[in-house]
Amino acid sequence: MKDNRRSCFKTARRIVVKVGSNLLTKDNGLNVDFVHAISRQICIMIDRGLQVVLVSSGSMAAGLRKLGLAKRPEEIPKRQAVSAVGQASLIMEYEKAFEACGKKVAQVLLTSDGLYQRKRYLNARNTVHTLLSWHIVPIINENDTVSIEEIKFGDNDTLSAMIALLVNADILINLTDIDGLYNKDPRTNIDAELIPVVSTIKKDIERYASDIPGALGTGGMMTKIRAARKVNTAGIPMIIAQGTKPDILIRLLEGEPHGTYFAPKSHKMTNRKCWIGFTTKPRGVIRIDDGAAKAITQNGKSLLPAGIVDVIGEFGAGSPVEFTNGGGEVLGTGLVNYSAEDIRKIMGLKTSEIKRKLGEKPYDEIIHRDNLTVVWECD
Ligand SMILES: Nc1ncnc2c1ncn2[C@@H]1O[C@H](COP(=O)(O)OP(=O)(O)O)[C@@H](O)[C@H]1O
Ligand SMILES: N[C@@H](CCC(=O)OP(=O)(O)O)C(=O)O
Repeated sequence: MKDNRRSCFKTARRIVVKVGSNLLTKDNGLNVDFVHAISRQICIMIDRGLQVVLVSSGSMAAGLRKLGLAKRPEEIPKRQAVSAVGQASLIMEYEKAFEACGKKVAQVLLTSDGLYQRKRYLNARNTVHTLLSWHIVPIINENDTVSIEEIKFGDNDTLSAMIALLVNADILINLTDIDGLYNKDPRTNIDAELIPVVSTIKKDIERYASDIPGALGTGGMMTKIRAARKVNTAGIPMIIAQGTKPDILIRLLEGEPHGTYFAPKSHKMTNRKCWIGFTTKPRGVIRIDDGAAKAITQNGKSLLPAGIVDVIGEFGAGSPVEFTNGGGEVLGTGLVNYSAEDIRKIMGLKTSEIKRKLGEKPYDEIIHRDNLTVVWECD
């Protein structure tokens, strides 16, 4: 088991901390004590020379309290209105808490379409880097007030993974109301055991997790594992730990083995490859045969027409597209050189036959290896 978290923390410079709704909620309102406790710990981290980006849920919890509502409204506009009210209270509380240790904060609200396009992605990255260089703590949440289905991250575990990739973090710490990943859902299995280290996220690990969240969370353990898989593939470690443990961030920083540590792949991916693999919104699916799957996932090859067996959806050249194996498992994402219509005409053919079929051959590859990110290796 590769538990090298001690050395990770020793060399870390930039850390993303995510705190979930269950931690930020008390008596159906905002847990002000927790906001202050976590802010104080982040201040200590900054004073020790680290850059910290905070991804904080809790706008809904704070909004409910402010409006005197007992539970989340059913209707989407009302929920969005509650979040709008709550986000203001949440950030005000953080501002007070960080002010107490002499730090400034900035509110960054994102929707996923703000990161899909490369230009907007780079713009978001520059803003966060500027805040960090000014020693200001960026506090990031999904912009729930304007988020409709198509532009939603959906949960802040996913958002925190994208932020860790965006800022090229050294570690992602996901603080929640449980002390890590168990081998079964601990709510329904009293014999569930904590897993201290996950070296590689395989199918069995996903099976441990339930996608049913706690009372106020979104996505449960499942979205946390998917977030870990994204960042680990890109070379970033992730820890899931219980946020209510006193001074948990500082103890982690000092190398104490709390929670579950998800070990990263040994190589760091380039920022562009991370963006292709984990942030773009795929416009379609290309199904490939076993030979192509192996060539791409194990030998770092490009995707050629010969290995393609099916194309699903309509997309233009340059679009992000997922590629799957015969069983439909997503192996990765890449930017295609040809439209769906053209790929259908040339799939299964040799590269030398492209010109005869299409009348031109601008590229040999359907997806060049430089424009392709493998997220799941074939066995
Ligand atoms: N295998 C598992 N190990 C640990 N927790 C699990 C597992 N499966 C489901 N859970 C549940 O996931 C919950 C955390 O997810 P969630 O409610 O979304 O938290 P947050 O609001 O912090 O994002 C825990 O309270 C726990 O009950
Ligand atoms: N953006 C929402 C949080 C959504 C979410 O993912 O919550 P959680 O699973 O608790 O991290 C809010 O601020 O209430």
